[in-house]
Amino acid sequence: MHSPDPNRLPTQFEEWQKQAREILEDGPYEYVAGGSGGEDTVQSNREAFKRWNILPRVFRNVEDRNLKLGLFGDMLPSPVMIAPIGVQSIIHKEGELATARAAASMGVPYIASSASTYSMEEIAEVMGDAPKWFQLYWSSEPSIAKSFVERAEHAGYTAIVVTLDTPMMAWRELDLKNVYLPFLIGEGIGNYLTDPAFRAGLRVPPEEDSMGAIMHWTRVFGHAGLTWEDLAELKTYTSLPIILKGILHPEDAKLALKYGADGIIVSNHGGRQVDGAIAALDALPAIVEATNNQVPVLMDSGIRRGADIFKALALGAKAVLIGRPCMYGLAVAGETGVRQVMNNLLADFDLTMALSGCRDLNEVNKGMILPADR
Ligand SMILES: Cc1cc2nc3c(=O)[nH]c(=O)nc-3n(C[C@H](O)[C@H](O)[C@H](O)COP(=O)(O)O)c2cc1C
Ligand SMILES: O=C(O)C(=O)c1ccccc1
Repeated sequence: MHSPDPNRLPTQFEEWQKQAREILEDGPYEYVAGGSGGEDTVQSNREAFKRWNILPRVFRNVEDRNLKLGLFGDMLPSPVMIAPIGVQSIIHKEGELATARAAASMGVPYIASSASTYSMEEIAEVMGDAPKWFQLYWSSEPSIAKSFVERAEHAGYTAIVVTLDTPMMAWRELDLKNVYLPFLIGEGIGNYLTDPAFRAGLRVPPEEDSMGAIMHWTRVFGHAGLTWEDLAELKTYTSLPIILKGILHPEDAKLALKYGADGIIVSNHGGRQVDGAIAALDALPAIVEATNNQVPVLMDSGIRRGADIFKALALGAKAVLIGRPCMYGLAVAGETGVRQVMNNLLADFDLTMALSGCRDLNEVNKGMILPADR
């Protein structure tokens, strides 16, 4: 049993990843770390940050800094949250419960995935009143989509994040090589096995035929037939804010406004869906412009350090989501690891703010950065 000394946990992102690599088998590690195709977009996500430089200001009294952000009715300690990530039981036996506890202990919002191993109710329970959103994989079976949204609202989630870039899994060569797909071994389907609408579609209960349930899941998980018009239907299920995740094209950002989305997450799914897709940071400015401050624009994909958060905010993101770094923390030290990864990142961001002369998030604007290749 791996029992890390909390005083000796890594500080560097690269070291977390290296230790996670040592702890996890190839299948789970490469599932988490990998991208689609030749992983060009995984790489672009990082390179995009390096193409911007910060222009720090000095002599500005940065003794007291305020990183708080009001978003969809919650007051958040910082503009940072934990991205929805499914099947966390392949990384650590406590899976989403450990990540959610770490988030709750810091007041950092946790976005629970539809594809969680633990059910949304179990996750909500360990979080108490802490801020939590639910990420919807909109099922091709409408009764399941409706049931998920209603369950989420009932369990105390305060926003619905609808992920639009994954109606099906992309071509992921590492998973194909490893013949490793977590849900085919029954991981990541906790929300489905506990769902009355899902169970109603089975001939026999999952407790009697787990393979039958898994096969049914593969049929109902995604919905490639969805269009913008379907958003109206979703809005009848709930009064919670609806945030669309996986927007990269500015025309889609305009459609999101037209069809009544309450927020947008600019994301390429961490380079796991369209290989060759634009880096999320590169897509951000045009989307911020297209939405013209009408709804909050968030972003994820490739954020690893405090300076990355600063650059995303300077380019117009209201907040950012952290994906894989939390999963490396989870692999290395469970709940403690996730908390340590997030604490490091937030400390690094706070220092970047101070040393750049910014006391408040609204001081982080386009004037604070310049393209590196000027
Ligand atoms: C292992 C793994 C599982 C994921 N599962 C989901 C998911 O269930 N729902 C979702 O919307 N996004 C999912 N994502 C995408 C993340 O929410 C996020 O967009 C991405 O990880 C951000 O990039 P980063 O890992 O570079 O920070 C997943 C990402 C990873 C690495
Ligand atoms: O692996 C992913 O990126 C993802 O989004 C997902 C989708 C379905 C089940 C688990 C994870």
